[in-house]
Amino acid sequence: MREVWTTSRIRAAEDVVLARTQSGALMRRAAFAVSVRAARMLRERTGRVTGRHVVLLVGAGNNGGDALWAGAFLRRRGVGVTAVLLAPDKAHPEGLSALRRAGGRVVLAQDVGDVPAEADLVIDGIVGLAARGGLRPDAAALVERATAPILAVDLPSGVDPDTGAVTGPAVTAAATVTFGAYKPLHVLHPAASHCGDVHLIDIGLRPELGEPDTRVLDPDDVATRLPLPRPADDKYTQGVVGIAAGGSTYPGAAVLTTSGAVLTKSGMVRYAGSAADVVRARWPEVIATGSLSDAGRVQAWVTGPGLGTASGARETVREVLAAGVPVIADADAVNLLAAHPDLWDAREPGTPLVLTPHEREFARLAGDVGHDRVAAVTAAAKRYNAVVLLKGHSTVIADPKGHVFVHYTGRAWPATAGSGDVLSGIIGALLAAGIAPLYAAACAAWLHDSAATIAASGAPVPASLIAEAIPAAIRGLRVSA
Ligand SMILES: NC(=O)C1=CN([C@@H]2O[C@H](COP(=O)(O)OP(=O)(O)OC[C@H]3O[C@@H](n4cnc5c(N)ncnc54)[C@H](OP(=O)(O)O)[C@@H]3O)[C@@H](O)[C@H]2O)[C@@H](O)CC1
Ligand SMILES: Nc1ncnc2c1ncn2[C@@H]1O[C@H](COP(=O)(O)OP(=O)(O)O)[C@@H](O)[C@H]1O
Ligand SMILES: [K+]
Repeated sequence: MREVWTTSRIRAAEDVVLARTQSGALMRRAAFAVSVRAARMLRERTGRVTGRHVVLLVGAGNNGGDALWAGAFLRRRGVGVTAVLLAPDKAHPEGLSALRRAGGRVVLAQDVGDVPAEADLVIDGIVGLAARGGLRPDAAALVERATAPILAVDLPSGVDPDTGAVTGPAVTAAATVTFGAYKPLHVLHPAASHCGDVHLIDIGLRPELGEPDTRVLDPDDVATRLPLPRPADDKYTQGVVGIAAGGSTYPGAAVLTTSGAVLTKSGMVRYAGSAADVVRARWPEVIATGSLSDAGRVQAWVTGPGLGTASGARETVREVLAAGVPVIADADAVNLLAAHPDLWDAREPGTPLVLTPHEREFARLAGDVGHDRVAAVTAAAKRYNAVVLLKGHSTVIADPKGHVFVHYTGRAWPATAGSGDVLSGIIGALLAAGIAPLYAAACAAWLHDSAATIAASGAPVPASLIAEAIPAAIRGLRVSA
């Protein structure tokens, strides 16, 4: 499991560690790691290290200090180093003298000429944890002139460390070396796509950090939670999934949602609704009925995709919420809950609920997401006493206690019509298997994305093929676990 802390928590831990370490030791450790990564990038990209030229972009604080020290270490390996100072009066004094002692060149940003364009590698030490807003114009102009790959120190300058928002010019790095802990920007869209490969360097903060603010599941975490049939199981004991989705207008949504559930786990899937014939034709193993009252017992309900918002749909959502089993409410079920607050009263107290809006559905339910997706989703989860999964290039999942998972892979294959329906079915299957709602939603996001990647294999595919790749995604997880 990858763990993520906000900048205030990281600073607090840094203060504790700084108080018991020799002055400057932490920075030199961080900077040495940057120099090692820089040398590796030079070798990989140009064939050698000695004789190559690195340009440091140096801002007003310790992030610039890291870059200056890294430059000093690179000088010792025979690399030509030029530091470009954006704030000469505030450049880290020890870092600056270390670089000068090692024979590095120092120029002011206004005198920089062609220096950035001549580099084999650029190290971005403009701003780190203290970053606010996009790059300022002088820094942005400098970054624009750099044609070589950029190695970001701690984070690509210009992005917001805690929200991952990019509201102005920002560095796009080939790689990032970060210290002590992952920060939210490393896993949140759009900042995450500015980072390149992220390398975490241990500087001894972990014992002081406490519980993480956000978590990211690894394949192993998903693999150990996925339900597989055990010797004593039969079709009922694994948790029966109920699908109350789609209808005569959108029968495809019924099929796609059912596909997600059928292909995620063994056991039984029931369908209730006016697309019963279409569902039965595609999945003969599904027990399909025309109405909820005929559906029989289930251990979790999936509702919403393709349901519409007419009065019949409202009744379906009401009945499902009252059924006393975990519910995943997607798409039109979210819209109905937003438009008819009385529907919340139908919910059997204490039964788990997972809401899976995309941004527009989220806005209808809880207001604009804004720049801080984690804060918005966490607040909605508390307000509705539900697990909320906000879809998108980074999927954010929160529970009412403030536990947060983020799923980010940098791939966008799931962005196709109907793929959210498949996701709902996967979540329903995991809920019915008894997996805790937060984990059911987070594991489902992972599995869905993995299935999309396998199905796509480099070319766009529709949602039905994403569903068909679910078994391959599960097999892949089990092999890697
Ligand atoms: N503490 C430790 O032990 C360790 C710390 N470490 C390192 O320290 C880093 C944090 O350093 P930090 O706190 O000195 O601030 P930092 O991020 O360098 O900002 C400097 C100044 O930039 C400015 N600025 C703000 N926004 C801007 C923008 N958009 N565009 C341009 N400029 C902008 C603003 O100054 P202003 O101009 O507003 O006065 C701000 O004060 C951390 O990320 C890690 O790399 C490591 O060595 C490990 C050990
Ligand atoms: N740019 C993107 N990158 C990665 N995943 C995306 C992107 N856009 C959407 N997705 C994912 O695709 C799915 C789309 O769901 P949704 O918007 O409900 O579509 P639909 O209603 O057509 O099924 C979600 O799982 C979402 O997280
Ligand atoms: K930086």
